[in-house]
Amino acid sequence: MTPAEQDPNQVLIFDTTLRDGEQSPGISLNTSEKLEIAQQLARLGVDIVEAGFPIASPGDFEAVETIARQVEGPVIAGLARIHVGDIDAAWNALRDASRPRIHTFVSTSDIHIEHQMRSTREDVIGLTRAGVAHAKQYVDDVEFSPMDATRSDVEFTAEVVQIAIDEGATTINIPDTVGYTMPHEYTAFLGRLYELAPGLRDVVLSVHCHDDLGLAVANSFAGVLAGARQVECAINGLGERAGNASLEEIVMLLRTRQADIGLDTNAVSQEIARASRLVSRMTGYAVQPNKAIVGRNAFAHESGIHQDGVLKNRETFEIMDATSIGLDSNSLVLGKHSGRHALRDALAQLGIVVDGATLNTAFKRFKEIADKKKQVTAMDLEALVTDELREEIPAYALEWFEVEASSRRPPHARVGVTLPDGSEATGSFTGDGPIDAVFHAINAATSVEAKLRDFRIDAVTSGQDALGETSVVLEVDGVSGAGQGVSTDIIEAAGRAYVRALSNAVRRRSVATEAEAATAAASRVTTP
Ligand SMILES: CC(=O)SCCNC(=O)CCNC(=O)[C@H](O)C(C)(C)COP(=O)(O)OP(=O)(O)OC[C@H]1O[C@@H](n2cnc3c(N)ncnc32)[C@H](O)[C@@H]1OP(=O)(O)O
Ligand SMILES: CC(C)C(=O)C(=O)O
Repeated sequence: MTPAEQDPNQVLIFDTTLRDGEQSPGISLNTSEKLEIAQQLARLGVDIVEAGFPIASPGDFEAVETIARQVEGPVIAGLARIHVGDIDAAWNALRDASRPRIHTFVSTSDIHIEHQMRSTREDVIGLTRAGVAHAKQYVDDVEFSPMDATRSDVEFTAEVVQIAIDEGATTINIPDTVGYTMPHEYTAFLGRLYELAPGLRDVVLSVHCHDDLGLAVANSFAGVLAGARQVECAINGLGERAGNASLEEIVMLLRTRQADIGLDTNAVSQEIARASRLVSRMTGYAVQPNKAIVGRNAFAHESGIHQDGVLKNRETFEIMDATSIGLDSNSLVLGKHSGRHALRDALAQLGIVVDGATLNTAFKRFKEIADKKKQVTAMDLEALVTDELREEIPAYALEWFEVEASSRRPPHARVGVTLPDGSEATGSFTGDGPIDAVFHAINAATSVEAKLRDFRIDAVTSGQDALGETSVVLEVDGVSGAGQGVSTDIIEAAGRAYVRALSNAVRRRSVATEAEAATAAASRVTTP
């Protein structure tokens, strides 16, 4: 996006769920999961998707490359330190995108320059000049971020920013990397930058705020009022440490108060709830019930006076309509007598196109669920699709399980698991609880010593026959993997999530081992 293309009353939404969001401890998404999230971000109408940090790992590179090739609509950005190698990797991953952007960064605070980079301000100036010019050889759309800007000397930051602009940066992002600033201070900092770096008026000013003091959205909003026309944010506020500004809060703040602020975004707000559920499912990060916009309680009214008011006129206690974020999709969609056409049609309404073998897989699973559950809603279908329709075939599959649970003796589980070579192995274990017994029995069957890091269980919808949705994060030899499972039986849902997480961790471990072997082989070749 060049500054000239931008409507001055539109604030661009730069989503960093797949990059900064994935830096949240324990989150590790594989390529097909990232692609699914990126496709939902495109439906949500975000302007820029930061798809990853290509130099960071072969998996990150592959994900950025896949998203660049397959996701149409938003600009696709890749992050790079201000090093030639990082910028080359970013470009190689992005080159097939219709609208690629290289986002490069270097620290400007003295604490980072001295203690992290062990460098000097002069070096940072030289790196910025060379790095932005290098990125600009590849692509017009270059974003530059002076990392830890809000703890940097404003004069020095302005000097670096002006150099980046002179070398061709079209977006300048001023990050509050450690979530330290306050709204009035950020406003003053940005105002001073406008004075000291006149080129800032010719590019898009962006803000990227972290939530360490709970001010990420307030600071981003202060940035917008000070002139920023791009906000970097993440679904459900995910991100390094306490997270980033939450996308849904920024979008709904500008939409709800549009008449007063005079600014808006291109976001299709009706896709927010679905994006939030998808990201929560795939990352295993639950959304707190009282979270603004997407928390379970955000549109719930508990007390009599409020309920009375809402019944008389919704606007007495609601400033937004639940349908404006897409919370009207829980209507009855299908039942046990529905056929393939109806299923395909219902999935298409959710933006999921399936045919052939994939439709058959989905249909088989749908019938299993519909046999146990009278009404299969759009939200159930969404959960089923996340559980079942991944492009990558899991290395392991849970074929069957038996659990003996009693209040008199510890629960015992037996499981049958299909291994990567297609054979079936069985395992058994007596655990602390039925789910613990199943997890350990799966370890025994697969001979993989996985360590459980996180386990979550939720009901997809309300009612006695609600689908149980589980999410597992585990670690195999220090490599983490996440998985989800869905069933009306929570033990089955837990077992399905566990084997998927195990498959992901084992797959990522083998990619990491191959990369290490390739690096070792390359260093043997170059060492005399
Ligand atoms: C604020 C942010 O969110 S920044 C993005 C953070 N994201 C990540 O770090 C993604 C995951 N990171 C990784 O996989 C790894 O850190 C890698 C692959 C990027 C780098 O790995 P390594 O080469 O082993 O370096 P390591 O991570 O130990 O240290 C970081 C190095 O980058 C340097 N560095 C940090 N920021 C920058 C920058 N913007 N420009 C240039 N160099 C930088 C540090 O000084 C350090 O260099 P040194 O090795 O000469 O001391
Ligand atoms: C790379 C930059 C923008 C970042 O993530 C930060 O400073 O927090």
